Amino acid sequence: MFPEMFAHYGSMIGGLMVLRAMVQQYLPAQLRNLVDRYVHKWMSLFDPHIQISFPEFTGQRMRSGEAYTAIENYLTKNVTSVAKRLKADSVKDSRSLVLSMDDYEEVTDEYKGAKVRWFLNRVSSKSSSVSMYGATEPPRYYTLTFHRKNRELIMQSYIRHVLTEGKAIASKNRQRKLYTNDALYSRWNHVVFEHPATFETLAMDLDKKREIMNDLMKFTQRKEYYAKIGKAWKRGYLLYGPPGTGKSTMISAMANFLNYDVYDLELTAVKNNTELRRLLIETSSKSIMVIEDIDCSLDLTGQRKEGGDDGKDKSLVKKLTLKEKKKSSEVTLSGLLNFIDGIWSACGGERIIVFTTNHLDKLDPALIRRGRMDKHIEMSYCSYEAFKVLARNYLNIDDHPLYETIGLLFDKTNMTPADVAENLMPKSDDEDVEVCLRNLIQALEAMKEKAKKKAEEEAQAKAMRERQEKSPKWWRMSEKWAGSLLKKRR
Ligand SMILES: Nc1ncnc2c1ncn2[C@@H]1O[C@H](COP(=O)(O)OP(=O)(O)OP(=O)(O)O)[C@@H](O)[C@H]1O
Ligand SMILES: [Mg+2]
Repeated sequence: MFPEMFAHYGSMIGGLMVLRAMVQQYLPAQLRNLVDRYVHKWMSLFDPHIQISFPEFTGQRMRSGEAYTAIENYLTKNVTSVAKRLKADSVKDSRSLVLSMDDYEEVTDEYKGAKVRWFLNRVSSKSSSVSMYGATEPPRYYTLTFHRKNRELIMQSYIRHVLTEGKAIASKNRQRKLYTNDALYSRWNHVVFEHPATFETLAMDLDKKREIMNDLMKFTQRKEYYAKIGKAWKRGYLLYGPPGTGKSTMISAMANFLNYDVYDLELTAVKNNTELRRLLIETSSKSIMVIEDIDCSLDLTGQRKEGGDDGKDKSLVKKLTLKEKKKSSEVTLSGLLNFIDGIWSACGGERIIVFTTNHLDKLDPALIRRGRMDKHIEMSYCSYEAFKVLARNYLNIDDHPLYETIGLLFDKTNMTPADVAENLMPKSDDEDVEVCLRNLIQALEAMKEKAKKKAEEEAQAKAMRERQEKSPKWWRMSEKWAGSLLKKRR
């Protein structure tokens, strides 16, 4: 019974809606409102259907409607195949066309036996509210129409299903972005994030890598847990280690693994805490906030101010000259800690914060305590295991007769993965796998030799110091005097 009724009413109401849209285009405003009112009255008199609108833009700042975008994705995937008029919206990854429903097009969907209709409409171009949007074209809105007997099913279950599926499609398809903050206007600029690093290509201890991947995965699945304990859904990672050990590469691998955007925050370009706060609020969820070389970004090593706010005032006592103070950014440790503690991240949902440093010992312990930086990850020199990953990346090999020699050398040297990678990279077309591996062996042996020499020199210097400490005072004095006399003569 219902489908026929639906079809009957559908054609009638659909006809009225199209008539209304057409009439709105040509009639003067007063007449348009009148016609609109009567058409609406007629429709509600005969129509057993309920209608819900989902506008393209919402709120005072006319932000893109979250529900609208999710519906668009859902319809594009699920019912666009039955639509007769499509529009090619954009080009994804510069490769494929993304097709979606065209304006004033209608499609039907079915959910647990209930039929619904989706109609894509535009706000009347002559309506005064259009100018508010600042767009050249009037904004669109979807209307969902369904029979009132399915009210509960649609409102409580179908809409949720559409939004969830639409959001999942969006997160799978979206192009990820790398944001950087602009010093002049203090806002985010972005480019498409296309860093190829993955955990597979990351050279590091296998167990450690697996542990980090599990940690990240667990974090993304713990929405309810964070809500239950009343904490912002965020996790802080501190990556530390010498230059060239893969800290920045690890961040890209994390972003690719989680499908997150990256916000690379340059703290020295932020003038004050107000700007910092604004930047942080403007970041979206499902993102990694990166603050590289934290020890160089701010003087984070200073002591806290005494007293005031029972020690909660974490302003930094910077040990800078007046001139330096003026020049430096006013962003304080207090501003940063507030953010890390969740005040600002609470408004953005699921986020990861990564700090990197070459000098763990230079950081204020308050900044890196667990809870702020939940996981400390040491990125260190290349091991034999890590070398094998790099050899696979750069030379496409899993084994070689020279591996044994290389393995022994890695036990006795501290070479960074960046240097290993540099040695493995063929410098010309005629450099084959063997040449590259021999280059690496040569570099490792030179490094081993250098380290041996340095150790010998240090041992000599130590022995001399000990000998001096053991000798009587008059002897040390005369040795010092002879040394200075020799210097003068030279
Ligand atoms: N663990 C690693 N796995 C794979 N490649 C690596 C690794 N470490 C370094 N590399 C290579 O070396 C280059 C430099 O590494 P990266 O920039 O990640 O080092 P970093 O630890 O961030 O150094 P810095 O402290 O100077 O910022 C990378 O582009 C990458 O090619
Ligand atoms: Mg780096």
